[in-house]
Amino acid sequence: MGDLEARASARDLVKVYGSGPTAVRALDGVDVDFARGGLTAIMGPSGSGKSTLMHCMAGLDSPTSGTVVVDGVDISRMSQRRLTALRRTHIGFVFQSYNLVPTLTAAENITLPLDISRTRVDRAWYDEVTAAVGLRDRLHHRPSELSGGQQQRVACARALVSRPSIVFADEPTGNLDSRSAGEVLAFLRRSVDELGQTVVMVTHDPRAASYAHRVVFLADGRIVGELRDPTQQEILETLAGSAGGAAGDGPADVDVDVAERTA
Ligand SMILES: Nc1ncnc2c1ncn2[C@@H]1O[C@H](COP(=O)(O)OP(=O)(O)OP(=O)(O)O)[C@@H](O)[C@H]1O
Repeated sequence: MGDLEARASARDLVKVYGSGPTAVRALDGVDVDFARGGLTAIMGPSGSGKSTLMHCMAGLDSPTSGTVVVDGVDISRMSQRRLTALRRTHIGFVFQSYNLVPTLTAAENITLPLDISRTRVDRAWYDEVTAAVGLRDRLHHRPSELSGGQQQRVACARALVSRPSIVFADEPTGNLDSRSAGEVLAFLRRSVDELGQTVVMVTHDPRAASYAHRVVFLADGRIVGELRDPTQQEILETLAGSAGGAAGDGPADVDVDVAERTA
């Protein structure tokens, strides 16, 4: 897959936090392409650099060296002002904690980014997104009147309403029970398969990652593996392999680890 197909790419991406003896090399030379029309999951142990990679690729954090290209534009050395404008129009975000405005209805939350940037709402697209996310009968409810899963689906619709080039989701199902998580993940997958969007999500949960077309594994700030159209079992086995190393930890150890993190 060449660069032309990629919505977002990183080349030799390095991010160092701090300096001197306490410096942390959170990203240590990452090369990755996120293809148009794909749902990609990023997995790896705690501290492996998943959030840092996502933040650098979304223009929320600046790399120490290397380049990030989003939709054909090199954002690695862009000014804050241009970055803010680019994020508004080209990048969607979904956070673990929904981040909805409590005093606004679901509908108002969904169109808020467009209202702030005084961009006209494309009604046909809005209808398509809200139908696909299964929220049509909840659009006039406030967040407190919605379940966690419904609130996260509102947040997903908000991320998609501007038809961004790419959506980044940081542990989008981290706060949800498995049924609600399934609904959010099914929607993210549908937004790719049926609405042609491009989504990258960080997750600790092999079940969540199994919804992806592709899973990229990070360890110590480097990409150490990837799977295409993986089953949950294949993901568990790969995590066990990269976590075990010479010590040879088995899948059972990873299971416990995952259960602790997702509890
Ligand atoms: N703002 C920061 N200042 C200093 N060090 C940081 C900062 N952000 C992250 N780090 C360090 O960079 C490394 C990678 O962190 P990052 O949050 O990207 O990992 P992660 O894989 O997302 O972890 P988790 O799964 O626990 O969220 C860690 O060692 C972390 O302590």
